[in-house]
Amino acid sequence: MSLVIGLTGSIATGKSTVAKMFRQLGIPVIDADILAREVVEPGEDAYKKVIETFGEDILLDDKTLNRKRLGEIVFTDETKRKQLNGIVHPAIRKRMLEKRDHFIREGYQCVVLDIPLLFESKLQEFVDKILVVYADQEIQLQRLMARNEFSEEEAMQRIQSQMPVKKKASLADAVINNNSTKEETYEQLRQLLEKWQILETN
Ligand SMILES: CC(C)(COP(=O)(O)OP(=O)(O)OC[C@H]1O[C@@H](n2cnc3c(N)ncnc32)[C@H](O)[C@@H]1O)[C@@H](O)C(=O)NCCC(=O)NCCS
Ligand SMILES: Nc1ncnc2c1ncn2[C@@H]1O[C@H](COP(=O)(O)OP(=O)(O)OP(=O)(O)O)[C@@H](O)[C@H]1O
Repeated sequence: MSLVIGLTGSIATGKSTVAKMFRQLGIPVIDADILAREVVEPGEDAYKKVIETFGEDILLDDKTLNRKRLGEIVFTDETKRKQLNGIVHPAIRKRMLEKRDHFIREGYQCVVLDIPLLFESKLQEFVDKILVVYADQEIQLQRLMARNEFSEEEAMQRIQSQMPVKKKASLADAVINNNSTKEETYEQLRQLLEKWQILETN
């Protein structure tokens, strides 16, 4: 029996940071953001649909998607964001479930699905336990602005395009508080995985 953990949170609350810790423990992580990039590579069905919907202007000179431009469009216009989600989410979901089943067949005791929009896209049924990485909004905002060099307005638009992380935390099986240092976050993860009997207790 394997345990499938859905790892979620809001933008820049620390999912990738915790995902890296899972990998260091030898636990495979499937990253929805990476799959979201793969499904819009030139030649893919979703790539063609994105161009049909957003026009050739959304391409860079090398014919790949201009992600910065697309981000500016979809994070300021909810209708456009829903259109993009409608194109890419089914393709992401299909690849994610194929990868999940592959790791289960390989005999891994635990598999992690790192999905920013797990609740928004109603993917709860595809995982056994939901782990939310939480950070207070002020810390989230500062980290997002620093990481992406966004203005406060750009960062807030992205934060507000998702369910508030407090609400996600209230719906989770477990919450890791990532307000403090990465070391403290790792300690919370270690204790949780001991509780869930993924790691042996010392
Ligand atoms: C709009 C795009 C091109 C911007 O690309 P960019 O390289 O700037 O951002 P990146 O993909 O690394 O996403 C960064 C973070 O933004 C948030 N985010 C991305 N897409 C969305 C969305 N549709 N709604 C809400 N939040 C989102 C997530 O927290 C994600 O981790 C890209 O985010 C995209 O294709 N989004 C649609 C696919 C999607 O929903 N991905 C996220 C979960 S699968
Ligand atoms: N405990 C921490 N202390 C200091 N900085 C941190 C901590 N956790 C994460 N960060 C930094 O905050 C930023 C956001 O973290 P991370 O990329 O892990 O978030 P995320 O939830 O995966 O974001 P996204 O939804 O965009 O994929 C990164 O630059 C990361 O290095």
